[in-house]
Amino acid sequence: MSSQASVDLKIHHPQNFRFNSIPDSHDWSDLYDHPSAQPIGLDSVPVIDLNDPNLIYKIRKACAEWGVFLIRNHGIEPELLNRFGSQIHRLFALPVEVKLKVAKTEGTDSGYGGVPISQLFPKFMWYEGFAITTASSVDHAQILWPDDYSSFCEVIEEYKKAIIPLGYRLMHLMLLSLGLTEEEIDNSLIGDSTKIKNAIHLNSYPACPDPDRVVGLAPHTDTGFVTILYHNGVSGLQVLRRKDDIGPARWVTVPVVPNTFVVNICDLMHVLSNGTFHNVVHRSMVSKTNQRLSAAYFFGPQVDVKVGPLSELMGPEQGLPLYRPVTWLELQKLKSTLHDKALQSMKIDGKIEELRKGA
Ligand SMILES: C=C1C[C@]23C[C@H]1CC[C@H]2[C@@]12CCC[C@@](C)(C(=O)O1)[C@H]2[C@@H]3C(=O)O
Ligand SMILES: O=C(O)CCC(=O)C(=O)O
Ligand SMILES: [Fe+2]
Repeated sequence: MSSQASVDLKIHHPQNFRFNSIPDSHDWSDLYDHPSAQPIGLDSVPVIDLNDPNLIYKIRKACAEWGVFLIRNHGIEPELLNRFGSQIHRLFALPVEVKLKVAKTEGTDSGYGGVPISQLFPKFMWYEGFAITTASSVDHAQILWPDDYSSFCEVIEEYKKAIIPLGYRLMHLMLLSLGLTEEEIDNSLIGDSTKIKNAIHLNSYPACPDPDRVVGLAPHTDTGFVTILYHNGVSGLQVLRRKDDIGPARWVTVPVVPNTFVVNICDLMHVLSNGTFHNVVHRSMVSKTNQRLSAAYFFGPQVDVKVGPLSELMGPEQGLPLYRPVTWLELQKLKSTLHDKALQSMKIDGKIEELRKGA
């Protein structure tokens, strides 16, 4: 995040989103086609029970066809999620001047502010966020609540302890579903948990007097392997469904199902699977009456590891790698300039590759 973050914020949150009408700075109606999403129907985001006897098959199908699914029976206690939700609420309910004390600044990737992709769009999103990376959230909590910061820190730690193993478990299931053996998975780049960079983003989308003219979080794909998303039960997340037999490309609302998480397939998982798994384009819409709160856990590779298509998936019958390898950080940088063309720029030209092999 650049210094723009802290500058942006001052314009971004003049009154903690208590506007009676939409200021021009936040009005997307002229440049953004706001096609309404399909009602939830037959064509609905899959819900997967982690105790399902056909789990691997269902995971593979959901990752390939949708790139998004809900998980139930994930093992995380509703009681912890309630406490987590209350702390997220408590954080965003603070006065804006207090939150700005922990604003993201140049060179830091944690704290209060917008998201990196906001720099790619000419309007402000109806959004505020708080990024948690390392121990820094303790420092931030001490500034936000000098007299009672530990309740926030404790819940965040508990949440991390629960969500990190869930990230590993999902990753393991996905690799199994791609046909890797246990041994191949053990030797894969997800092995060393100490080197994984953990990022949790807390998100708030305040209620808005005219939700059709604003955007909570503009359409994007996430860059890591998988994102696990908690939310407070207010609808708003939509995914872009590709054109298929049922119809043309369309936005589909992700249903709110109690005690589930939303799982997104991200860019590097698409690369790792050599294009088999779909990195889903998603966006967040805003409600007229309710504040939407969410928390994204971004599970990605070790920071210094180049990720390319799995060698186990290559072969005379399976085909050639579609992408050249990149690190997570390299891909984030590519996206900050090329946006949705970033993956395209990593494509290996099939002919060049064949020439190389023949040489
Ligand atoms: C660990 C991550 C993942 C990041 C970058 C960094 C911290 C913030 C995350 C997000 C959150 C919002 C969408 C996104 C596209 C964005 O702009 O910031 C995400 C991005 C990514 O998936 O690359
Ligand atoms: O709030 C949501 O539901 C989506 C958040 C998201 O897409 C992100 O943080 O990358
Ligand atoms: Fe996202």
